[in-house]
Amino acid sequence: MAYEKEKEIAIAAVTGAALLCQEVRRQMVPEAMAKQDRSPVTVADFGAQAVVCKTLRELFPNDPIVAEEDAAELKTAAMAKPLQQVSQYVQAIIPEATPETVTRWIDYGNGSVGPRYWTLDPIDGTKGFLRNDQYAVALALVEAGEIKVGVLACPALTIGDTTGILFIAVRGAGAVMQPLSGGSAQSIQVAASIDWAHFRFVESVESGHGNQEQQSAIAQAAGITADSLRMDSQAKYGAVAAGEAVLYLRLPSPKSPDYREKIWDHAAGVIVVEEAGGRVTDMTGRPLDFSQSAKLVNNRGVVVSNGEIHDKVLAALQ
Ligand SMILES: Nc1ncnc2c1ncn2[C@@H]1O[C@H](COP(=O)(O)O)[C@@H](O)[C@H]1OP(=O)(O)O
Ligand SMILES: [Mg+2]
Ligand SMILES: [Mg+2]
Ligand SMILES: [Mg+2]
Repeated sequence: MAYEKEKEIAIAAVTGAALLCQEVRRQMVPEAMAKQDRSPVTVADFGAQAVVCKTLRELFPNDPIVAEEDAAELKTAAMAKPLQQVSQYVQAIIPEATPETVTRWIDYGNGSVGPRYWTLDPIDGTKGFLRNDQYAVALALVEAGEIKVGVLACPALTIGDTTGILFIAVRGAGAVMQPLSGGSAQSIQVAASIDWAHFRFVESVESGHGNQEQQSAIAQAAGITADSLRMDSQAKYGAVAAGEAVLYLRLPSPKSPDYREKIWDHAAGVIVVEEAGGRVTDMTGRPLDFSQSAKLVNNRGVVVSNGEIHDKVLAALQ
């Protein structure tokens, strides 16, 4: 099958990173360090990025990686203690890790969007991670602007009897989920609109990451009467792909109308939903454009659906 090696390496890398995140949550109350944009980052974000970037670089030395974090601040004297912690957590996954190698591995993620690149969010939903809610490790491979492979770990997500889900998709080959702790893969499909129990929508917990008022108005216009499920991170894409909800709305927040979505916040989730039979566009109906830069400069808002209700949602947005 095409992209077999990429898929296997991505699964190994993301699983290692997710284990690291779970260990951090088990062993300490992760503290938020503030980045320059005032958004939070933790030792787990840095550690997860080191694990994934090190694994990818070894197997695909020529592929750029466009990842959320970078190690510049972590290298400063004031950060010696958190760096030591990052290094210890990475060591549990990759024994040769030291503070020096770990910062180098993190900075492998400073690559640029090009004809073929990986994009990584080592922890998507850091605020959810800190609140003990949902978060995800999200990795995707993009070629010529088209997402080819996506692997999305959701360690806190429960579907059926399983908590800790790994979503995997390869372009043209469908999407599966499997227990993060190991076990067999199961093919996934979005829910049909007649599936009333799942005819509901998902949105962010953080009100500043969307427009909750408009989101509920649009969902209602599409015939959804149930309350939204609020969850952090790309776990929302997983919920739509696995048929737990039929719609995910992320409309520009009135508080940050000029915010542009980042590629790592969407790429893995998009291919998982598309390969599960769903549809993803921006709020004007355009496909998300992953060919430009780390930001989705050509898109505003994101609409993720089971496909069936997509045009109705777009019409309500016009
Ligand atoms: N104004 C905003 N609008 C939409 N998304 C945002 C905004 N500010 C931050 N984000 C991003 O939302 C993501 C989390 O989404 P969710 O609320 O669905 O879990 C984070 O990756 C975060 O990026 P960042 O990590 O740069 O803060
Ligand atoms: Mg994110
Ligand atoms: Mg992140
Ligand atoms: Mg962040």
